[in-house]
Amino acid sequence: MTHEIRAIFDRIAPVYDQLNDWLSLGQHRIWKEMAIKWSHPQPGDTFLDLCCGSGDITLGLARRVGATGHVYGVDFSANLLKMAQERSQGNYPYQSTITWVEADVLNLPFDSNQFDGATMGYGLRNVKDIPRSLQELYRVLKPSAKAAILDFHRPENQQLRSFQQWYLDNVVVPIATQLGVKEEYAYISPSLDRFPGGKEQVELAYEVGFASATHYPIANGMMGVLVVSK
Ligand SMILES: C/C(=C\Cc1cc(O)c2ccccc2c1O)CCC[C@H](C)CCC[C@H](C)CCCC(C)C
Ligand SMILES: C[S@@+](CC[C@H](N)C(=O)[O-])C[C@H]1O[C@@H](n2cnc3c(N)ncnc32)[C@H](O)[C@@H]1O
Repeated sequence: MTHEIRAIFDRIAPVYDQLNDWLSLGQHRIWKEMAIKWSHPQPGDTFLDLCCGSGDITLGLARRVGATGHVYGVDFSANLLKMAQERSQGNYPYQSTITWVEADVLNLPFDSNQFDGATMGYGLRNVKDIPRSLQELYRVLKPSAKAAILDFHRPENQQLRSFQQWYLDNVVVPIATQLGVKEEYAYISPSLDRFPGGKEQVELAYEVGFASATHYPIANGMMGVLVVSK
């Protein structure tokens, strides 16, 4: 499964940012800013952005920790990471404050208790072992540090659930098809079916040892941000 997921994101890398803007009507930037805000980055902090992709959240964190802070963007898609690196090059202060790391978030190349905070945007739903991913996140956070985990999920409201599926079937996949990535975007629907809802995400967070865990539904309940603290 790991290779399949990595291959999906390596293939969609050239159109990823554009499709996110088109398909969310630009809203994904707001949803990501919410996750950044709720992770409470402070000037001088050392932060971690897991499953960083093309770096939207990583760059937002770098703006907040400033030139005295540092952000590590971690992803196993070489193609998306290359896009992230290209976006940050030449843009002060990103060069000095961001390190891009090609790695599997299920086996982070960092010592324990390293980070003042972390984010994970649309990544948890794509890993093959959710509890393992939460365990690794817990391990590398400093005591009392927070993390904000943003992702889609199936809304509890049946009408919204139907709208979400209609939108995926009649907007997302047809537009992705025009750009030659139909199968890659068709993957979203089954990934949602197997992804836990907010209540279960909170339970999983407590099971790996987080001291607090709260799930905040956003985008009319079609997305959510799980905020945890160690
Ligand atoms: C940034 C967004 C999605 C990231 C994303 C996550 C994945 O797991 C993928 C898997 C495979 C291919 C691509 C992705 C991927 O891009 C959110 C914006 C893009 C969404 C595809 C748009 C879907 C939005 C909601 C279902 C409905 C919003 C309706 C509203 C009227 C905008
Ligand atoms: C939908 S993208 C999200 C990218 C970015 N966070 C954003 O908000 O746009 C999911 C990302 O998770 C990465 N990913 C999935 N599983 C991973 C894993 N086990 N280790 C590292 N990266 C992973 C993919 O390569 C992809 O870049």
